[in-house]
Amino acid sequence: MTGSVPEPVLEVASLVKRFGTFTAVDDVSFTLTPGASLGIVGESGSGKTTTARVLAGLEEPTSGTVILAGETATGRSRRDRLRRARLLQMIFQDPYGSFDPRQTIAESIAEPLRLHAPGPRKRHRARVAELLDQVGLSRRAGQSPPRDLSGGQRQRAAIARALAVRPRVLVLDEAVAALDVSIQAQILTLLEELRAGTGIAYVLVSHDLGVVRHITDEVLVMRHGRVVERGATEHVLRAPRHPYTRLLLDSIPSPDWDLDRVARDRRALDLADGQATPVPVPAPKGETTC
Ligand SMILES: Nc1ncnc2c1ncn2[C@@H]1O[C@H](COP(=O)(O)OP(=O)(O)OP(=O)(O)O)[C@@H](O)[C@H]1O
Repeated sequence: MTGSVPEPVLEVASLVKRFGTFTAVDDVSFTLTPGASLGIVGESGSGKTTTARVLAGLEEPTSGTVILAGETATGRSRRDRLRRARLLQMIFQDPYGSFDPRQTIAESIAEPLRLHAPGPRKRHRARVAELLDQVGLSRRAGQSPPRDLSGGQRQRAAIARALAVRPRVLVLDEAVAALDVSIQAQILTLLEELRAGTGIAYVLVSHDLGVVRHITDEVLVMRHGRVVERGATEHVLRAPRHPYTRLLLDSIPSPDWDLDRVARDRRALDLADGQATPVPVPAPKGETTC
């Protein structure tokens, strides 16, 4: 390895996840270097979330490897899970359920510190104050229960809690999908600042190509569990090579939106991989089909 090429922080090779006989993730591979940002896009059911959940250890892979900071990261022991959580954190679309309603936001943010970095309360309090500041939350917000925060504030709090133990990778699963567009922009800007300031790497799962364009350098396009296209985000979104990527782009509402064409292209794609039955050609008038 040459000195100029950074060691990958995350290496995923030939990842497969099956649920019974159904293959949700089919031979997915990628690497992530420190400070990189990788988008995973695709329609609902394409396997994005399952991939993310395997990375975070919430699902066990059927086969394949996940190497995090040089070590295999699919073990189930307590030690393995703690190590993984220290290195990789995940943020979900609506973090509300992951906060204990009886705790203040500051107490929730301090929780991973107690688990991963035992030390005096004073040091934890100082770190929590630093984190609140880093994500743009006031001390007052820190003293509130989660129900008193807006969606955007809660997502900031979830980011603060995820950053508490200084992980190397943040997996964001539709993390801004539930927010208003203006709040989305604020959170995306915050994520960009944090990445620049800390060198953390992102895996960003999203069905929103605008979000992916804004915040990722590279992108994987998934369909039926497989990666159908990959490359520099700007390039893939400007000059897509795979018909499915083109379809995703054509599906974004725009003033010259051609819904008929989108429907035709989807049908052609589905027919090409056996997901649809041919539309019967209507019989000319006067003829019967039986
Ligand atoms: N625990 C499970 N048991 C059975 N099937 C599952 C399970 N989790 C996911 N799947 C299936 O795997 C496929 C991929 O799901 P996944 O959630 O990864 O897709 P996605 O691209 O993230 O879609 P969405 O954006 O809707 O979450 C879907 O067909 C889903 O029904």
